Amino acid sequence: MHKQTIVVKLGTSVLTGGKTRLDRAHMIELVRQCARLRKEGYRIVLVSSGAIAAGREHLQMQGKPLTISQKQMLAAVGQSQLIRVWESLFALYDLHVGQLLLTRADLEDRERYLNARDALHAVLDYGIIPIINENDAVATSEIKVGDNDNLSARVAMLVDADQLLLLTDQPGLFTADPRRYPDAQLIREVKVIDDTLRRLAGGSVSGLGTGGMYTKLQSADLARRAGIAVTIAAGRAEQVIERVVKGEVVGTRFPGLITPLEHRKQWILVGPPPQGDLQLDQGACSAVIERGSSLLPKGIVSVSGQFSRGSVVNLYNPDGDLIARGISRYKADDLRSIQGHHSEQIQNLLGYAYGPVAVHRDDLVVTQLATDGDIWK
Ligand SMILES: Nc1ncnc2c1ncn2[C@@H]1O[C@H](COP(=O)(O)OP(=O)(O)O)[C@@H](O)[C@H]1O
Ligand SMILES: N[C@@H](CCC(=O)OP(=O)(O)O)C(=O)O
Repeated sequence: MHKQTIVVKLGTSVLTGGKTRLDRAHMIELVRQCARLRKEGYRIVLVSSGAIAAGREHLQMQGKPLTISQKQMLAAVGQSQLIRVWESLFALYDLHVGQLLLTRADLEDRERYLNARDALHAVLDYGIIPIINENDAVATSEIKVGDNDNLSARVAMLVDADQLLLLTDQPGLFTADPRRYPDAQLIREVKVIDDTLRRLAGGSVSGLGTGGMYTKLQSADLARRAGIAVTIAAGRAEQVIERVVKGEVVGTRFPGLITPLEHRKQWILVGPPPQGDLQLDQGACSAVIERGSSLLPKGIVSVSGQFSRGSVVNLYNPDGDLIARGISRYKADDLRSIQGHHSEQIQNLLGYAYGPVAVHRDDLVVTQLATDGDIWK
């Protein structure tokens, strides 16, 4: 029986120390920590950025890559350099690594998702350290997860991780970007991820990383709903991985929800992209958010997009804020015909009915309020 499964995401900022080349001296520090935990029986999964940085280093390219094709080329060159460095460092501890390069399409399609999950579990079962990155060389913007923060949350869900560590160049999440506001305070624990918090989290200004704290919050939001504890901390802090894993309070911690979303609902959040939007009236919003009800056609004000029955759709309140995501029991045109009507009229209006609800509670995830209550169920 293995101990906890830990996913460690290493940003470009950690792997380069803000320079234009991989910082091998620091990488070996990280490897040493992972190796010790591995020997103690923990399962370790690395999500490693740094392919583009490694490509720049290898080709001695001055200036930042600007075009997508330049980045693809650098990732193609750099990924093999990066994995070679990891491989040689882990080999010092008699550990093998296995490379998995993923794109959004691998995670959205149910069959490919299950394939990726099986591959990861097989690698872990052999005691090998999976090292994951986005397949930047082939992934254009439409098929990219886009940043390794979000990718790492999905990976953590795939492997049923206990903890996700987002290691970066700051000691954690601050009340404002500390690069610009030196007085900003470190936030020690986050229990609620709401719009106020999202506003504190800025993008990446270093030009090296992708997404900054904003994407780290998105990642934490997803992972904690799956019951995974998330920590944002400095990748250069002494023994950071081991200290976090052993329960020391380092950086910013987001406890996993006590009642995690079941796998089906996790899938609604990270699976297929939404195919349409439903605008709800205030009564329907309250019913969905506060009372945990299904969405009835009566509460739908408008329907946009063309989607079939069984598609994922976004639900918006009258202010235009996203409040939930769920699977529609009716196709778009049917919803347009029955919106604003009582459920008893569905049969008359359509000539058939698939039940009284537009989106059933079991197929619906409330996204607006991140609380520790049962609101997610
Ligand atoms: N509220 C905040 N707290 C901490 N860092 C922030 C905040 N808002 C924006 N940032 C920026 O996020 C950066 C880290 O993200 P990023 O550059 O993408 O690094 P990584 O390569 O580790 O993913 C920091 O260098 C910092 O400038
Ligand atoms: N996949 C890219 C990194 C993308 C990314 O999210 O970067 P970062 O914000 O540094 O974690 C690469 O390997 O260069």
